[in-house]
Amino acid sequence: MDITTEQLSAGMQYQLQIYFAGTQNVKPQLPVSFEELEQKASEVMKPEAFAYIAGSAGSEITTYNNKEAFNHWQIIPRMMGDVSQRSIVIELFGMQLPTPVLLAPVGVLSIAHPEAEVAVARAAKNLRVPQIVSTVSSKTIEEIGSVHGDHPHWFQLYWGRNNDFTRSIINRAEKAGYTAIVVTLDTRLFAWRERDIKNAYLPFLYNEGLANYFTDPVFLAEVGDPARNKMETMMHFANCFSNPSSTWNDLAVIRECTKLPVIVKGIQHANDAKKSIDHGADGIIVSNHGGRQLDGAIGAIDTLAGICDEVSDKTTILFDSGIRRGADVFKAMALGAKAVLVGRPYAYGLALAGEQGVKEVIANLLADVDLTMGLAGCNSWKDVTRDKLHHRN
Ligand SMILES: Cc1cc2nc3c(=O)[nH]c(=O)nc-3n(C[C@H](O)[C@H](O)[C@H](O)COP(=O)(O)O)c2cc1C
Ligand SMILES: O=C(O)C(=O)c1ccccc1
Repeated sequence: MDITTEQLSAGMQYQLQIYFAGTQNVKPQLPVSFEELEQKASEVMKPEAFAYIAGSAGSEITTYNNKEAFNHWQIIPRMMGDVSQRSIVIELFGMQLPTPVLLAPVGVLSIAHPEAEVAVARAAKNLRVPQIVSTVSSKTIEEIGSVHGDHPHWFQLYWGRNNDFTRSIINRAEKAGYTAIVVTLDTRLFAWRERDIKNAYLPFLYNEGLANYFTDPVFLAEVGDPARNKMETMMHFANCFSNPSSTWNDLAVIRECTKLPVIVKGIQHANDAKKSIDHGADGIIVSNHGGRQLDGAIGAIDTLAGICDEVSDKTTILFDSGIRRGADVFKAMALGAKAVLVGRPYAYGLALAGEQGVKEVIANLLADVDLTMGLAGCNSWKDVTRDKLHHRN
């Protein structure tokens, strides 16, 4: 049933559509709340795969802090403005996008669903939401890129010691139509993740997430047949994956390989944001990797305001880590983000119902974003300003 009666708000139309679709069994009924979605995913996934996705570093307090920190910021709604003509469109790197949401790079998605990033790409294209594809994707960047065609898709680089591999994979991403390079800085050391240690589970030891390495001419020229000597292959992977000795000056290597916008991911301090700009980055993603890297860290949203105060006039700032609902998106945008990324929610949608599951999870979030904007008394992101928030000490 398609309800388009003009008198109904978009939110009401959406709710009615979901209600009628649900009663007619038209689409899978995934839980609407993140907490129930996560619970349901835990019931259907292989335990070690679920633990990998849900888990975080150490005591997992950073992930707790990510969630809790959103409560430090409270929305102050305004009444009786005309909010019937709302728009959640944004402009990002010269591109008009219908919503402020992007799909965060999440590697090894075949542990959630056999169609992995390809199913995510179909859902993203359908929703007109950009996908950021990880270096450790389960499908090749070419296969995923071909689903997108002209629809925006960005490539996330894991940047190791092997500059020839870095140049090769960026070159492949450019050829496959990716329009920005996201360089993740917070994973130069792979974190202490207790659930995975307990399960003795690291996906790449089972060849999950190595599709791009095993199809890369530089990697293959160095390794030969990846199946020949597993230990040697893993050492080459580790060398291409990370480099804990790299410093800001090394960003020049990436800056020199591409004319695409370079966006650094994992910034938590204003001085690091400034360094990124000084070393040629076109944008930053304020993020703590969803709490998966440093245990005991500050909730990511609590670092956003200070970073925006220092550099929002000099660069484009995106945010992730803990976005679950419309109010979270509103708060990040009010603090100064130009867009947000979502990670685990769509991975659970994928695990539960493939492409359709990703679509449903993100469509729900977007409906919630639109309603939150209207209920707060705003018509567009220009109205979503710091003074709409109260900071609770
Ligand atoms: C299973 C999993 C795999 C991830 N893989 C990557 C990755 O390959 N590259 C990357 O930059 N970030 C990766 N991330 C981090 C996300 O991009 C993002 O920062 C994080 O999930 C955001 O937090 P959220 O899950 O609370 O939304 C991964 C996150 C998860 C949960
Ligand atoms: O698990 C992660 O957070 C992540 O970024 C990653 C890194 C290497 C392989 C798979 C995922």
